[in-house]
Amino acid sequence: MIEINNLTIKITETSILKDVSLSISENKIVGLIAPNGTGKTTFLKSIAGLVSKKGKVLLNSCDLIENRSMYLKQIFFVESNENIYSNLTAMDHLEYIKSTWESAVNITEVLASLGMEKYKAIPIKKLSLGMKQHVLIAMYVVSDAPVLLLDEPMNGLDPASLTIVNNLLVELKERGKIIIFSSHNLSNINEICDEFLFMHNEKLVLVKANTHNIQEIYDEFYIKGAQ
Ligand SMILES: Nc1ncnc2c1ncn2[C@@H]1O[C@H](COP(=O)(O)OP(=O)(O)OP(=O)(O)O)[C@@H](O)[C@H]1O
Repeated sequence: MIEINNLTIKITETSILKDVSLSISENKIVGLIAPNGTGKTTFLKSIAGLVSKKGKVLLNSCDLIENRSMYLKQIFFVESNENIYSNLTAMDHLEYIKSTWESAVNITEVLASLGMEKYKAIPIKKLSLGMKQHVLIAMYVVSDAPVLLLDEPMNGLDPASLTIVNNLLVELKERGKIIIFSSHNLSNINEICDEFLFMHNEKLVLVKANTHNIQEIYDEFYIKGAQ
């Protein structure tokens, strides 16, 4: 369970969230939606303890300040594939994560599920954008962390890879994870998410999928609302 209590985030003069409280339970894929520059990345970074905030975020009742190592072990977040080590290989990254997160996930199976066997031993700097994105997603799967925060994970994926990654996320959800991912692809969010999390007017609005039309809410908040 993620419990967010009175969360306020401000970067220099930019107010991202003001006094937001909500909770997200296990077995959920949540799509984080907002126009460019609203603060999706900043919000994900704040849960990961990478930007300063007011208020509390609890992961399975664990607080970052009170028990930092336990909190961080419950979460996996890498902002983008630009944040992985260019001289190391996919295998290096996956072995490091398996050991740090004390995960029982089988790396060979993850490599196979994402079709990465051929380039698992090549330095990241020699990989294409889509291949690097596969490495990043494999890192999330191998971490086996209960809370997975992904910032635009589908960027650079071809349609076949998108289907594979969608299926992987659904499989992870069925193993009890909470997955929050930001995306501008509303149809993909609509396809795999259980809940939509809109950032609007410095608040987070959580909407259950299948009860509302995602495009209508988007238009209401960001198109009509901006006129
Ligand atoms: N390090 C920083 N210093 C100052 N301002 C920042 C910093 N990082 C982000 N911001 C500002 O915070 C706001 C939110 O940025 P953020 O990257 O979180 O938005 P986003 O919703 O993820 O955008 P996008 O969809 O374009 O990726 C923007 O106004 C941005 O300029």
